[in-house]
Order: sequence, then structure tokens, then C-alpha cells
Amino acid sequence: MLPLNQLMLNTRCLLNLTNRIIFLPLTIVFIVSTLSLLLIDYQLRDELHQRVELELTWLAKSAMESLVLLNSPLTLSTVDRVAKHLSLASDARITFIDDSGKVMGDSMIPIDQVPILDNHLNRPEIQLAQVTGIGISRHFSRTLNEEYIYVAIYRSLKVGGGTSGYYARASLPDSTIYYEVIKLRLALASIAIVSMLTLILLSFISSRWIARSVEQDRLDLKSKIDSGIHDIELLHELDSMLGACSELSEAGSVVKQVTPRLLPNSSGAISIYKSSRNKLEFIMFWGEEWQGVTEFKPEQCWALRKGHSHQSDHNDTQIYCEHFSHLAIEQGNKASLCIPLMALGEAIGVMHILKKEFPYSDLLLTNAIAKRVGLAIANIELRYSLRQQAIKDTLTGLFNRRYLFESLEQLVALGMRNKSQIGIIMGDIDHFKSFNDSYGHDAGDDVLKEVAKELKKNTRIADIVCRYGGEEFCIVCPDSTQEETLLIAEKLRLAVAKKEVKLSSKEMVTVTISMGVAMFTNSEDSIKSVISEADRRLYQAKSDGRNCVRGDV
Ligand SMILES: Nc1nc2c(ncn2[C@@H]2O[C@H](COP(=O)(O)OP(=O)(O)OP(=O)(O)O)[C@@H](O)[C@H]2O)c(=O)[nH]1
Repeated sequence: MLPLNQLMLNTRCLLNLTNRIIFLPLTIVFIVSTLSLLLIDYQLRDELHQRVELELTWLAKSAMESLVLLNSPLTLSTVDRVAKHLSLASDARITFIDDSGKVMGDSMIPIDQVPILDNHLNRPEIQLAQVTGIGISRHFSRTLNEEYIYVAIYRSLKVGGGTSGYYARASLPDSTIYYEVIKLRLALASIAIVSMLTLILLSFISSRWIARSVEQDRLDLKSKIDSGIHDIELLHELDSMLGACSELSEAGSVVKQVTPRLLPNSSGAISIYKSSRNKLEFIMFWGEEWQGVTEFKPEQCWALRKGHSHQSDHNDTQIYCEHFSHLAIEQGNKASLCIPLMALGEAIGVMHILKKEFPYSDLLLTNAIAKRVGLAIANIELRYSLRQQAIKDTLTGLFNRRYLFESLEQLVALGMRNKSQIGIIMGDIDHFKSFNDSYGHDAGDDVLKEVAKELKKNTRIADIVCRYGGEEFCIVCPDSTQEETLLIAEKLRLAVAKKEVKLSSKEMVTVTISMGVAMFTNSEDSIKSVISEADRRLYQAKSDGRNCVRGDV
């Protein structure tokens, strides 16, 4: 049995597990996405810088081309106009610088201030362009008071008759890139936040779902355990009740009470082998009144033929046992199950059950019930046969002297209480020694058996007929007067005298019996004294010529 607190503990563990299952991946996803975002941010910034530099290079080259294509002399006003014109097409600042470092035009500086601008030869991008043709740098612009990215192109141009070098420079404030980066970061952060929120929501929903299904599983498990405990308790009860039964009828009523609680909506019966073992007879049932056959041959039961249980609807078949089929079909196509009842490796009977269906749990239960019922029946039969051996004479089947004294004690006590008399008849076959000597001991045994049958046949059920020893018999007649007992004795004497016994040699013989009668009339009479009195009368009968009854009239 699984205790309830153990069950709760298991559930809590499961919930903790659920938390771990959900929140651990969530944390990992959060860390991975944050790192990815940082990487993307870094790469995008780098990419953006490269693109800006490329764009500025292209702009600087275009500006230089514009200067080359300018049909006018390269004066401050023409060059500055080109710079300002070009800047209309982009956000970039365009600056033209001549060979000597003097600014010839700037898209962001009014023309009147251009001449007063610093010499630009010391600018890193100009110095680089002078050497390699193109120069890129980032530094603080003292003119515009802001951090800028600069790309400068150097080209020698034909001016008048000679050539002169010019720099075309395109630049963008760093803040422009910074704002772009900020915009990108905002977009990425928004995507990340929405994704995380979605993930958290999904995790929350799935954790609720897992918790609900875990709870459902727990309840299912609990109800299964409860019903399992209930079944175990009932099986235990069945076990102990059957163990305490001494009669098959008692076992039958226990099975009738307990089995329907273990197998609800079922009906069934138990049949056991007759001693001849060629037939089985119905001994008990449960559920609906048993409508099936009460006697059948072992060959009519598949379970007994196979040596193990037979289920009619196994593997979608409809193979019913012959002793059972009509019932299963009449009662709405119910499934039938036959289980051999085993004891000491031998089938002693069969349990047949009708039910709509047999789930696996029912099969386990029916087998457990059959096992217990089989053992109980075997025990009862064993006890019965031991008891019979203890109280019966094996040759004649009559009760023995031991049973006579046991039952007399009870009968005398009861008789004295009820103020009724008990008659005792002692009988002895006449000249039995000479019969044995003439016909042999086996013939003597046959005569003893036939005399016993006659005595049994001519007495009431309540009378106790015993073999007292050898060829001597004792018959107890409860609730009988002396006259009645004498009449019974006379009747028995006549019946024995009339009986012709056929010996194995086919010879027909007759014997006679002498009888003495004595009575229990009051509580003072002891068993021994009354029997001695009956014995004394018997010897009186012997001495009076035998084949007669003696007793006080
Ligand atoms: N065949 C057979 N004989 C038995 C059995 N028990 C006792 N006897 C015999 O029964 C005979 C009894 O003989 P006795 O007691 O002398 O008495 P009786 O010959 O019947 O003579 P009366 O009683 O005087 O008529 C003995 O020979 C026993 O061996 C038994 O179970 N089977």
C-alpha cells in the first residue's frame, strides 16, 4: 500500500520537475538570445560603419568627378557651388581642398566663411589621401564642433595649362551612425522583448498544462491504488473466510458475497469433479441465479481440455465452452471465462464467469479468486475425507466406535434436556466364525458389507449405525421409546435374515443376527453402562438360540 503522504511527495517532485523542465530552458534561451543580440548589435554596427565609409568613398569620388567635369575655372565660387549642389543629393558634407590645404568649397560652411577656414593639410584623411589616393579617418571637427567620419580622394586635375592636385572629401557626423545604431538596437530589443514575452507566455501555459496533466495522472494513480488496495483487502477477506469454511456450502456463500464486489456486473459458478472424475457438478454461484448446466463432462470445457484458462472472446474470437455457450449468447453476447481450479498441480474443478468484457485487471483478479477458491475447496475436501477416515469404518462405510462415543455424548445430553429417551441396539452376526471358516474371509467381508447396507437401509436418517467391532454392530435410536427401539431391532433382524448375499463364487447365502436392546432413560445412565446392558441382552439373545431380539418389554 502506497501511503498518501508518499503520493503527495511524488506529486511535489513531479511539479518541481515540471518547473525545472520549463524554467531551465527558458533561462538558457534568455542567456543565448541576449548574447546573440549583443553579437548582432556588434556586427551591425561594424557593418554600418563599413557601409558609411563605402558610401562616403563613393560620394567623394562622385564629387571629384563633378569637379573634373566642371567646365568653369576652379575658383572658390564655382567649387563651393559644386560642393553645396552635391550635398543636396545626400546628407553628407562635401568639402573640396586644393593642393596647398586651402578649403575651396564646403557644403556646410557659408561661402564667405570658407576662406577663413584652417589649412586642412594636417588632417589625417588628407595626409593619407596624399600618399595612397584615398584617406579615411574619424576625428573631431573643430569647424562644426562634432565628431565626423571623413573619406578624402586626391586627384591631379588639369587647371589652365598645368596640373594641380585637389582633394574631394565627403564626411558624415558620427552621431548619424550612432542614431542608426540606436534605431537598430531598439528594433532588436523590441523583437527580443516580444519573443521573450511570447516564450514566457507559452512556458506559463505549457507549465499550467503539464501541472494539470500531472494532477490528473496523480488522481488516476490514486484511484487505481485505492481500488487496488480495496481489491487486495477483499482478496484477503476472501482468503481468510474461505480458510475458515468447513463445508462447501459455507464456501459457496462466502464466494457469493465477496466475488460480486471484486468483479462487479459479473455472474458465475463453480463446478467440481465428481469422485469418478468423469463429470463435474455445479456447487456454487454468484451474481444472477445460475441458469447454466449443473452437470457436464470435462471435454465440454475448453479450459479443462487446455489445462489453463479459456476466454471466449480472446483475440476477437467467439469460442465458447460447450457447457456455457447458450448462456453467454442468451445474456447479450457476454464474454465468458473458464479457469481451472488447481490444487497440488491437479484440476479439481472449474470456475466459469460471464461478463461483458474482461480487461487485464479483471483477468488478474479472476485468477487470484480462482486460486483461492481452488485451494479452499481442496482444503474442505481434504478435511472432509480426513474426518470421514477418522469416523468411518473403511470396510462397511458405517460410523466407527470412536464416532459412536463422540456423538452419544452429545445425543445423551440433548436427549436428557428434551426429556426424550435414546435406544441402543447391539447386534452380532450369528456363527460368523464358522461362516468365515466355510466360505473364507473375503466372503465374510462381503457379508459384513451387505449386513451394514441392510442396517442402514432400515433405519432413519437420525439413527446412527456403527460397526462396533468385528461382526458386531451398534445402532443408536434417538428420541425413541423402548417399544419403538425393540420394533426397530426386530425389523433389522428380519431384514438381515431375509437378505440373500451373492458371493464372488456366485453362491447365494443368508446370515442371521442376534440383538440386545437397552435404553437411556435418565441422566444417571452412563454411556458405558447402557452399552454394557445392551451387550448383556445380546448375549442373552445368543444363548436363547440366536436370530432373536432381547430387551425389557
Ligand atoms: N471376514 C471377516 N471376519 C471377521 C471380521 N472381524 C471379525 N471377524 C471374525 O468374526 C468371527 C467372530 O467369531 P466369534 O466371536 O467367535 O463369534 P461367532 O462365530 O459369530 O459366534 P456367535 O457370536 O456366538 O454366534 C471371528 O472368526 C473373527 O475372525 C472382519 O472384518 N471380516
